[in-house]
Amino acid sequence: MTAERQASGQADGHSHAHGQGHARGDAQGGQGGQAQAAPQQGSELLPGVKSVIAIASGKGGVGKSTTAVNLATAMAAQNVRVGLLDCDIYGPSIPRMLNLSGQPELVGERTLRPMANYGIKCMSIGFLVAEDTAMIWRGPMVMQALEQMMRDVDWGELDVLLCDLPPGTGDAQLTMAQRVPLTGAVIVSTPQDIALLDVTRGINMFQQVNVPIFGVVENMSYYVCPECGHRAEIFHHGGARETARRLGVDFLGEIPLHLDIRTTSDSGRPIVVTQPDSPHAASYRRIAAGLIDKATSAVGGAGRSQPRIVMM
Ligand SMILES: Nc1ncnc2c1ncn2[C@@H]1O[C@H](COP(=O)(O)OP(=O)(O)OP(=O)(O)O)[C@@H](O)[C@H]1O
Repeated sequence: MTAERQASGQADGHSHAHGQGHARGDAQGGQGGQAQAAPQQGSELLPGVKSVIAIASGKGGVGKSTTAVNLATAMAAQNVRVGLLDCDIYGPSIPRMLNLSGQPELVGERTLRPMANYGIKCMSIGFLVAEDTAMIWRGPMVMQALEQMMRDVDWGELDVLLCDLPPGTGDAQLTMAQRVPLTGAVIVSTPQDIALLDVTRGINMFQQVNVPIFGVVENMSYYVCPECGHRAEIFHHGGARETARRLGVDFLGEIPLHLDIRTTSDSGRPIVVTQPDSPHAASYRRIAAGLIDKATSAVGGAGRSQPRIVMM
């Protein structure tokens, strides 16, 4: 099925949409209980970026970074100007997943040019420290690094900046949710009960700082044998959909547990790019299109240039 939607609108290109419309909560997201300063306006930190979407998870290892990378490539393939900010200061994995290495170029005195591959602009602390370096920064340094990766990077004009947050719902994540000028958040979960409990925590965290929940993605939803195509629901398929329904948030889609998703992701060749005709790539594209819709309406689509979405 191919449904094509081209939103009308003029080519303004300078709309600073995020940061408008959400009065952030007063959550004390401080490291070690320190009070945090009020979040900066998005337009100051990311002046050319129309919308900022957090990709988050209540617990580690559920495939959040894999999902972020494949959604970003799906958006880029649909002519959306997209960036990916790796906010996982302690365990940055995005450079490897995007097959990026080396150091970003300095432009001017203190501005870094983002690295880019597959049509995605990317910044990660992983470009600035060796991959096997243990990051032992304390909270305030992490927040400073994060702000620099927004403010001191030449992101240019972007329709969407995806932010891969560190897993979990602790102080650091809460502070990030408050400091990054988010338009909305996506929670990635696997379907088993223990992960779903963390979905609730993740949703609560964003609600505390008044960030709209765009919805939940169920990753590793079911297993498909690459040899025979047999499907097995090893993690209790459908749990995330049910949890989303119970919590009154949207369910964005499901991605199976599949060997090709792991091998392509871990080798820096995202499946959306290398196997665009696979059903998995189609699932990522569908979720990406839904997110673009949500981001566009969250920032007030009227009168803005809007990305061209092709649903496959
Ligand atoms: N749908 C999937 N099918 C198969 N493997 C997957 C899938 N999603 C993720 N993986 C694999 O699972 C592992 C963990 O994925 P990933 O690093 O994206 O998780 P994460 O939630 O970002 O982890 P962290 O908590 O460390 O940030 C990786 O090896 C990745 O390739």
